[in-house]
Amino acid sequence: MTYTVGHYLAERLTQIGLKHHFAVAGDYNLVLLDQLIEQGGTKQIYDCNELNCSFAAEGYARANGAAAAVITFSVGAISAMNGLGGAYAENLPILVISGAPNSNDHGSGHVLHHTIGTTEYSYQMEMAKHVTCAAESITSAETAPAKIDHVIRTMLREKKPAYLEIACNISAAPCVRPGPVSSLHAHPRPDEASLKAALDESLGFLTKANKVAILVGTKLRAAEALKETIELADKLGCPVTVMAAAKSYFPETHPGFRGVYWGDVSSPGAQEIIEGADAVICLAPVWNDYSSGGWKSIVRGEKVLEVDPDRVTVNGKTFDGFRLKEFVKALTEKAPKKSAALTGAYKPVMLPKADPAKPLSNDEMTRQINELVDGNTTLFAETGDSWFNAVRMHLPEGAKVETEMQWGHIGWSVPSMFGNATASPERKHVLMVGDGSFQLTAQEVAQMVRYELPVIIFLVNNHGYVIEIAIHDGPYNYIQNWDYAALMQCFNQGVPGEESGKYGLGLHATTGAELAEAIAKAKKNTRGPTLIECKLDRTDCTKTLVEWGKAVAAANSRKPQSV
Ligand SMILES: C/C(NCc1cnc(C)nc1N)=C(/S)[C@H](O)COP(=O)(O)OP(=O)(O)O
Repeated sequence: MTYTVGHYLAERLTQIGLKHHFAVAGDYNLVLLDQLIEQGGTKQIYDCNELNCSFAAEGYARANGAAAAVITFSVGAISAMNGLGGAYAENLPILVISGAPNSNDHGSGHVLHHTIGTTEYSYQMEMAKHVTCAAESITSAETAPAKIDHVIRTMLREKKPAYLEIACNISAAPCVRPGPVSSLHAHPRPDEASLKAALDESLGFLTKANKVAILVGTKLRAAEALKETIELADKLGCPVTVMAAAKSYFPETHPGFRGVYWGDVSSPGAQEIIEGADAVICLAPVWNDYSSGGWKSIVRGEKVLEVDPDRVTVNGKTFDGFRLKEFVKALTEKAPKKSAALTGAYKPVMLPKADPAKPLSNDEMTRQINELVDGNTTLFAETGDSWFNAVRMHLPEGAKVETEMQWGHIGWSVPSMFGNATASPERKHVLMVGDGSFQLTAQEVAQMVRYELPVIIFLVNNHGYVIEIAIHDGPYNYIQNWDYAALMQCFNQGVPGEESGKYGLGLHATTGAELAEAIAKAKKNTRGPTLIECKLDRTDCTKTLVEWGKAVAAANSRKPQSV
């Protein structure tokens, strides 16, 4: 068998730990898809469309560390751009690979199908460059290895997405074989002088402080320092809170854990700890309009030691040339005990059990879902009140929560969980998604039926865009109602003559008792997804959503600055 450009790419993807890649066929990528199958290192998983394909890769990367999606030129790739944007916003290294025009067509004056009808095809690469850390176009086998290695090495180092387009007549062209994967993982050595200076300044800052606290931020997982943060918290003995987008990045069973800090909508006690501290170690925070509650709560300034993925800022000075993980490890070695702010015990909010015969409430639904979450569960929370329901849950050791609080593309969670469950079949997957979000990517549930993924989907049917209603209401926030549970019947058709792809289960829950019964059935459905349609009153949402929504609406409606 001739070793080809496609085999080289497939071998590199296998070497960096992928066991699957996602794809939607198109005539520009069919030969490439053959090469990936032929090399056999990663299983080819199909999606209903390229938006879902790119989000499935994003979800796979959340579990696996990296991922790849293969789509066709222009009509496929431009849909996948949304997944690239989301992966960029959420710091996830996915590689989107687009089939591309025949290398002979460039400069030929040919008008090609699937393009915008011009004779120039570089617009796609130009678009991709804005939402990736590296982007390359392969039109010859000779340059393919260097370009493939460049995009993979960069995405792994930056924890950002990358883009590759391969001319359809080059995928099967003969190619040299790759060397060891270690060259793709190399990180620059830390600058010792800068690291020491940052450490000395930070130790001086902490030694003078009395009430010290840690705030775990959005990018800490991408900085690969979750374990190191636990060690720092153990050494300092101080309280630890997490930002909403970092929920589950720090174990909630740890003696220092004190809830979620989200300004005025923080967990009980968390706001007092952070805003009452005289030294806050902020680890990889992202302060945007949502995380700051409409710019009202940003933890920054002279009482803050801010540790970003590649920079430390403290006492009015800033230091770089090392990675967050290296700094946190060095700080832990010399950090003093600072437990003055750790008072009392953490009291998670316990929701009372509702009367099972009463109409289902948001609180009762959240309580029952929280009970379902164990140490082997990955809980996906879609944009909407699902965020606030996930944030108020209390997690057992090992539970993970996945959100997309920076990009916030509604519907992301369905394909992303599909990808995550594909990457981590040993874990249990639970999704909370609103009816509005679900309508954007619902068809990907059919792929969960096809691949027999035993995930549980809580479809929150509250008849509209409730988070938008809280921010700014209007006729545009109301949607067509579906019988969401009935979709499973539609998706269960399977493949004629084949046994697989028929085990989706759709259930309705209008009371606490019906929800409990549905969850019991979902636990027994091991050969396919279970979608439980939870009927809630439109006004039944978390108080935190309403309060936060008002703050965000106020931020959105700021008057233009008068010049
Ligand atoms: C319409 C929109 N955001 C605007 C929006 C529109 N289009 C895309 C792709 N992404 C977005 N975030 C949002 S958050 C809806 O409230 C989601 O509704 P739903 O899923 O039903 O959840 P809630 O009822 O809990 O709000």
